[in-house]
Amino acid sequence: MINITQLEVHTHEGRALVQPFDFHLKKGEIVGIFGESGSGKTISTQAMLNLLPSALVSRSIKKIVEDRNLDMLSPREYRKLIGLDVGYIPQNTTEFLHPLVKIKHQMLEGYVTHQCGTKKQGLKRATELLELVGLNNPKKILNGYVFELSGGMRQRVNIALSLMTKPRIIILDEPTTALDSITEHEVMEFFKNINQEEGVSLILITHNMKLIEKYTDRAYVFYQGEMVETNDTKMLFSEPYHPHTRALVQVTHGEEVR
Ligand SMILES: Nc1ncnc2c1ncn2[C@@H]1O[C@H](COP(=O)(O)OP(=O)(O)OP(=O)(O)O)[C@@H](O)[C@H]1O
Repeated sequence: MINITQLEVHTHEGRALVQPFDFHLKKGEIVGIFGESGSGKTISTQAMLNLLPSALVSRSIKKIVEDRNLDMLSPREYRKLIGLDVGYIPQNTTEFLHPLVKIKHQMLEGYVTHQCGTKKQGLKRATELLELVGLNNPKKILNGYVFELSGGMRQRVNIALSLMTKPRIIILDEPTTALDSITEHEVMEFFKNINQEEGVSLILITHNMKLIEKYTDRAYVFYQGEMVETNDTKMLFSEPYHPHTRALVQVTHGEEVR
């Protein structure tokens, strides 16, 4: 589904932020991207999908998403591929939703643009998804604005929004940092279900090793702008190779770090 070789990120001035690394994601897999704050998880994932902010640049030898070379697509083909097949649940739920546009228009936008169905069908799907993520007055939410929602509700709306186009890959960037009423466990179980029932692949970006251990099949460990280790999650925890990973595993398992 995703196959990337030697991806690196730097500033326009040439300051390296992420050293070259390889990444792949298979159908139905849950892959973790682990690292402490500032280690490069978010910008690496954004770079994989050409979603970096304009201040940053990436380079790679190969960037294949769903059998397409991302760098060879026209803007229209790119929007179709990324807009339709990839759902992104951002870290910052406040900035992601537009403050001045009604929630329903935001939820319908991608659905209608990518011709997933009519406006009426889109509204039906939006209503169902808002209910699915545990919001009990979907009509009111659809007709309201983001400022009327709490942090937890915004996160639920983001989750519903990311599912509107039935994506095949979902990226969860620290899905549990901005939450109040919604718990870590709830979010992860919800996506685990979607993964198992619909074969959707997940990329989980987190600084919580416990989430990595419990939910992922494979993981990548980032440390100070470098991908220092990758392995099947079981192996990563039973035989960590890099000293940083070893220390993390010990801390996660409540052992003393030597
Ligand atoms: N627009 C930008 N311009 C310059 N540097 C940036 C920019 N965005 C991020 N960086 C730098 O890139 C590095 C990696 O940032 P990134 O957001 O990927 O970290 P992260 O591992 O996701 O951390 P966190 O969990 O805190 O979000 C950091 O040193 C950060 O300061």
